[in-house]
Amino acid sequence: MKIAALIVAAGRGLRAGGAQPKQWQPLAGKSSTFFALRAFADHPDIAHLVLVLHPDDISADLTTGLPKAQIVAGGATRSASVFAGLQALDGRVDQVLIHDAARPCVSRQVIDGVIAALRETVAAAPAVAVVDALWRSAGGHVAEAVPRDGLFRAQTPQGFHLDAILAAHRAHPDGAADDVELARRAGFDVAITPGSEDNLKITLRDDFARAERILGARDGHQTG
Ligand SMILES: Nc1ccn([C@@H]2O[C@H](COP(=O)(O)OP(=O)(O)OP(=O)(O)O)[C@@H](O)[C@H]2O)c(=O)n1
Ligand SMILES: C[C@](O)(CO)[C@H](O)COP(=O)(O)O
Repeated sequence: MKIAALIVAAGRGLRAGGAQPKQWQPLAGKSSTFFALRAFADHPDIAHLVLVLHPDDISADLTTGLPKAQIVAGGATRSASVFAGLQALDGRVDQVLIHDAARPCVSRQVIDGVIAALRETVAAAPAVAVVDALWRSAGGHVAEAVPRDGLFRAQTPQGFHLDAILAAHRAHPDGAADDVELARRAGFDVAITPGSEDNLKITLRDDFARAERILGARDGHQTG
């Protein structure tokens, strides 16, 4: 089985704000994209890496020192960016792990969980069970409690047999919030694998500090 990682980094990061898109802003001395790429580049089971970039950000320097990596231009939506990367992989690998460049703290354990599940099933993705009580609000007040049973928070990398996820994208060119949703629309069953609280997506301003704390604690453990 040949496995590729497809890292999407072509968004503009409007919710996080800042002088440049969130995936290029300084994070623990590097960038979120650097840490996301490193997690897969260092993984012995990953044979190929595709980094999907906004056309304004394309620079060959980004993959210097990463012989397995290839750069592809992204699209106007996350789904369009993923589809561009998938097309570049067509016929080259059997399975693909699709990951947000905005999730810099993904661990080897989370990646391994998805890879292991793909030996048994066509699609698998990490998630974390919702443990907090959930409320629906109305005008700033609690309108009702929402049952949390069976609810999960979706994460990446979302893993697929390449033929299946390519077929799902071709059948649903309108896209979806993520690839699990597209795969399900195309009729594929998706297994849930263990996610991690640390595998946050940098979405808002405060997420940078949280990601730096997680990366700092991890590097401290690795060198100490
Ligand atoms: N056209 C797009 C939109 C998103 N992404 C990528 O998809 C991941 C998750 O998307 P999200 O967090 O929504 O990123 P943005 O679209 O950049 O954020 P925002 O919605 O706040 O603008 C990010 O790594 C982002 O770079 C992408 O490659 N191409
Ligand atoms: C793919 C994803 O990261 C799963 O949590 C998510 O769908 C990305 O986009 P969002 O706009 O923040 O929901």
